[in-house]
Amino acid sequence: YLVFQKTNTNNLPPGNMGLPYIGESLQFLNTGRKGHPEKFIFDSVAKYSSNVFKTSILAEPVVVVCGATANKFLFSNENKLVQAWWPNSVNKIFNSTTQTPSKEESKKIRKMLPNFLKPEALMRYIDMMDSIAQQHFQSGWENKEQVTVFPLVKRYTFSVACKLFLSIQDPKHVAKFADPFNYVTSGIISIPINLPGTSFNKGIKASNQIRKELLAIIEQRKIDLANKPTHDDNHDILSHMLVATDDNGQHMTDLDIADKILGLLVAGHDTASSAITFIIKFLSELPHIYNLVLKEQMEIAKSKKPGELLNWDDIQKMKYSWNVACEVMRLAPPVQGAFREAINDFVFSGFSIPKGWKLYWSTHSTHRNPECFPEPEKFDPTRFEGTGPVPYTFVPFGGGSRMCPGKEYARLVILVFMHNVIKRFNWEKLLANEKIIVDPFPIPAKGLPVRLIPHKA
Ligand code: HEM
Repeated sequence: YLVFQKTNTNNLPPGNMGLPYIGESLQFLNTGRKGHPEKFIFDSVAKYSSNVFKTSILAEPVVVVCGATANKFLFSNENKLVQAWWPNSVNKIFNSTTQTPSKEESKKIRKMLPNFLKPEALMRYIDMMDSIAQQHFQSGWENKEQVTVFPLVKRYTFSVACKLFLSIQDPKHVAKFADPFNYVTSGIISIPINLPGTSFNKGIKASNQIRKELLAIIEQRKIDLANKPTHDDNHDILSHMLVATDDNGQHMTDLDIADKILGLLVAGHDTASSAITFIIKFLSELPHIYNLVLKEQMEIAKSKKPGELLNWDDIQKMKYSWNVACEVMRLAPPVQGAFREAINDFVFSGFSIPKGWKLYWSTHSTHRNPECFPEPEKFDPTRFEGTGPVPYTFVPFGGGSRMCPGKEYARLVILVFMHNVIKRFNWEKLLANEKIIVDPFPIPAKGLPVRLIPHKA
């Protein structure tokens, strides 16, 4: 027994715990802010000649695990060996009642979301997404020579989320509500030091402002529900949350609902905006791919009657476009990776992982690995044809029981946008080598300004 204990503690993965408290957080965050979030991980893998290494980030001991085997191990041991864990910065920004463990939080939201986010439910919203996209293009793109893509795309994804989650569609209300979200995003993965001026501090302030606005919306909705129980808005996520009960028959509190919707609005619009912005970027760099997407989308556009909105069948025809979107998310994954917590001592890949330590899996560790994707730097949407990539190698949405519940929603928002942009325009980047910043989602530093070239009538 003693021998086992000794081996156990001696057998931690190789790695460097860095400075007290700060650990290697700065290396971890700064490579992202410099546009190469994978660098810290790839450098460490090379330095220790190991796909598993220990470090300390965001004030926690963390074991970073790389590769398809590691992904499979984490994704299939959910609630057996590992469980949900988010850094303190995430918990403080998203939970006003910080005492609830994230596992319980995640279960609650997991139970509620499928009703909304399953394909059968989302089918009903495709025409609504298309009509929001059309208004968006009329007001933000048409008759403009140049646009800055990222802020515009954010306006589109945020408008869709506001309509679907909260039935808010007045553009003025949407715009006012959108501003503080920019601060929440960079506060999410930050060093949790709450001093004036830090990203974390700005994130907390912004999240409080949004929560206040959400509480006002909830209050109003309760009044509306009492007055008009059969109103149209009763189909949105807010109404579902107001009537949902847990196993003990308890309703969610208003604050709980505000927290959940805040989380969904961030998870649901910043990630998709990053993906769409990179789709626009790659398509401007790859004219042959642009032409193939154009062909697919124009066939769909031509099959529609004037004024007819997109429907589920049209989305199913967008196969090549989705392969392009997947290839973009392979090379520029919106989410860099996610954390877990070891709920028991266990051994992975010959190394001991102590109970309570955190683990981190990274999308890049497989997405850019030549063993998983030959010639990984090459943009090639045909990788997704046929049976597609080997399981656990293409993981922009994670995997297993914690796979992103918004995956199908994201697919629809992205495809509806691709249809609307490509049937109107071609475009050229205005900056040749625009820097990329990852904080925590990747975006071009200047928002991707492009010159628009409308198709000839
Ligand atoms: C391109 C868009 C998106 C990408 C790449 C993405 C990716 C991810 C990833 C990698 C995770 C973490 C999985 C893990 O912990 O292992 C996640 C979790 C999550 N996503 Fe998404 N996501 C996207 C869009 C959305 C949308 C549109 C929604 C909501 C409508 C959403 C809601 C969530 C939620 C609630 C979780 C937490 C699930 C849990 O803790 O069990 N995501 N997403």
